[in-house]
Amino acid sequence: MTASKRIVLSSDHAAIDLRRAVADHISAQGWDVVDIGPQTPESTHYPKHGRAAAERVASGDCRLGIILCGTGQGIMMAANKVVGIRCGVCSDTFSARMIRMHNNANMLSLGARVVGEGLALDIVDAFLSAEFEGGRHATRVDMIETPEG
Ligand SMILES: O=C(CO)[C@H](O)[C@H](O)COP(=O)(O)O
Repeated sequence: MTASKRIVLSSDHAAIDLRRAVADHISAQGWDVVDIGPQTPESTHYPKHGRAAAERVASGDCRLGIILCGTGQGIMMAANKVVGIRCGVCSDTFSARMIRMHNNANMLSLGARVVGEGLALDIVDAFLSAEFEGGRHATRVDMIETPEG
């Protein structure tokens, strides 16, 4: 399996079912899914799960990541604290395409209490099938990574 199809998934307790649906969906498309849990439904703390997934991406172990919590917001905030991570919450397919095409996002966040499974899987497909356009967008993404530049 090539590293380019390796993707990490993580969530908190609010999104375990949707995370598993995403895992099944993208596994069937040939993605090498690294599902780092949690596997049991006890209440847990989204920052540690967001950070753990982000570290897999930042280290290069996984090319992309999908993280989920109730709203997608808290786990996204935690992931974006890791250097090199660009993660956006999406509740629509247009935004999911654009965070790849313009922002070179390497992680997608979903809110399991916001979007239903059908829409969530469409959002995932939009994210995974889009490519970064580079050009003027690369200049701007570089400015995110080095704000003083
Ligand atoms: O969306 C979230 C963070 O942004 C969490 O999933 C949510 O806050 C968890 O809430 P609860 O502990 O009441 O299940």
